[in-house]
This record gives sequence, structure tokens and C-alpha cells, in this order.
Amino acid sequence: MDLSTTIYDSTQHDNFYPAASADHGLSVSELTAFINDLMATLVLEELGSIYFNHLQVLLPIEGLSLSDFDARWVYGRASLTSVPLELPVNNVASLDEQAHNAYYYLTQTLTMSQRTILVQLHDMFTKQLGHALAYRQLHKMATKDMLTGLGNRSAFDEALTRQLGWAQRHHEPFALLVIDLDNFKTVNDTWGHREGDNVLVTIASQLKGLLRDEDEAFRFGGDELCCLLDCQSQQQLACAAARIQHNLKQSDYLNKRHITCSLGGTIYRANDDAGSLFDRADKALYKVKNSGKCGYHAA
Ligand SMILES: Nc1nc2c(ncn2[C@@H]2O[C@H](COP(=O)(O)OP(=O)(O)OP(=O)(O)O)[C@@H](O)[C@H]2O)c(=O)[nH]1
Repeated sequence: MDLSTTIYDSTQHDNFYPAASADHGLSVSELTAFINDLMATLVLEELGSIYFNHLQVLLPIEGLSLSDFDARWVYGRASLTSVPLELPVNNVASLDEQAHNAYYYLTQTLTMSQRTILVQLHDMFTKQLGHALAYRQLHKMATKDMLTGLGNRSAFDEALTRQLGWAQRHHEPFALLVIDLDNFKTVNDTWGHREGDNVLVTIASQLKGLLRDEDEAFRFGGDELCCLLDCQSQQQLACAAARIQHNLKQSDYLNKRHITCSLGGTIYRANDDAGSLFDRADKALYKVKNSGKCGYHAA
């Protein structure tokens, strides 16, 4: 889910402004005037665009249009500044161990009561921001394989659905490559489970290093990995598979543990869905497994 959408929904923007004004004992037009007078350009380092969405919540108010605001918006600069005011964004530090602050660049010095209101409004905005960040953090944890740092099966499912949608709309094929380690159980049995874990981490990190920016790798489960590749032909896919296999064979660490892998690949075809695409790649993989392992087959 898009983070900005989450924020927008969670602030229930139709009700937000009147609620804010009631809380602060101001009429909507007084509050509007206040925001207007402040001409506050909000710059939240790293989270600027997220915070900007909060501002959009405030924009449909009388007298303040997006273009007005745009004209005043200064991201990362303080050209309008008379008084930069830095306020902590609550609940965020504990989520990702980084301190985040919102910087309000003001065109006039605030009176004490304006400052109090700004701080109160800020707390209201950042509560929503905290929720959005908590959601983002949870989503990250739910889609990441904790051992290897690759996307997990759930991330793979999401990415595959996205890729299929793109391929169907734009008639642009892509490739699915399924990689399964050979005799991995022997590594666990011989060197122990921890060493088995190290092997998985090593392979995942090599894979990440090998792929181009537009390609993605996932741990599908156990000793099986998947890649979604920007390949449009069997030839390109075969090259990618050969590159991966060649690279793994160069690793002394993996050679000492007799690690090889089998790969099955396929290219998207019109009318494919996730099931048909995956089945083809999986069948190709099992052809390799059934004919001596350590090879590549395409379907
Ligand atoms: N160390 C470690 N082992 C795991 C993990 N997940 C699954 N395994 C082990 O991976 C092994 C996979 O075994 P199999 O599916 O028989 O695969 P294989 O030994 O590679 O056999 P082939 O695929 O036929 O070559 C099992 O022993 C699992 O216990 C993990 O996170 N860490």
C-alpha cells in the first residue's frame, strides 16, 4: 500500500480541520488565518514528501490553495526564513532508531500563543505520521527475510503481481528464475545449521551484487530463491542464469562446502498468471534436479 495514501486516510481529512479548530478553540477561518499568517513551510528531513501530504490535508481550506502553497514551498532551503523552528517528530525515533525532526521555516516570529498552537498542531500531525511510519516498518518486517535480507515469499508474491500487471498493460515480458541449492541438507548435516545459514547469507549477498537495479531477488523459502529479471528473451535469461552459476562457482567458501545450484527459468507469456508462470519455472527446475542437478533449464 502506498504510504501517502495511508496518511491521507488516517487523518480523515474531511473531519480533520474542524476537529483541529475545535480542539484549539479557534474557528476554522481563524485557524486558516493562523496557518496563512504563519506561512509555514514545513520541511521534514528525509520525510519531506510524507509530511507534505499532511499539508495537503490542510489545503482545501478557504484561502489556501495548492498553488499558493507551492509558491511558498521551499524544500531543503530556508529562503523564506526568518525563524527556523525545529520540533521532534514523536514516536519515530523508537521505530527506526533515528531521530527525526520537522523544521518549520517561518516568515515571521511567533508569539507565544502562536507557538503553543503550532506545537499542538504539530503533535496532531506527527501522531498520524507515527502511525504511517509504524505501518511502513511493519510492512518492511513482514516482507523481509530476516536471515538473508532478501524479500521473503510475501514480497515475492507482491512483486510478481506487480510485474504481471505491468507486463499485461505494456506487453513487455520479464523473466522468472527459480534457484534451488543442491544437497543443501548435507551442509547442515556436516557443518551444522549455523554454517547452513552462512551459506544462505553468502549466496543471497552474491546474488544481490550480481543483479541489475531493475532486477529483484527473493528467498522463496528454505534453500530456494527466486529472481524477477528484466529479460525479454530466452537468450538474455540464459545469460543471466549462466552469470549467476559462474559467480557461485568462483566462491572458495561455497566450493569448500560443495555448494552448487540448479536453476529453472521462464519468460512471461501473454495470459500468464502467477500460477502458470511459476509452474513453468518450477518444472524447468525439476528437470535439472532430475537430471543430475547443477544446471539450468528453461521452459
Ligand atoms: N541452515 C538452514 N537450513 C535450512 C533453512 N531452511 C531450510 N533449511 C534446510 O534446507 C534443507 C533443504 O533440504 P532439501 O529440500 O532436501 O534440499 P537439498 O538437500 O538441497 O536437496 P536437493 O534440493 O534435492 O538437492 C533442509 O534440510 C532444511 O532443514 C535455514 O533457514 N537455514
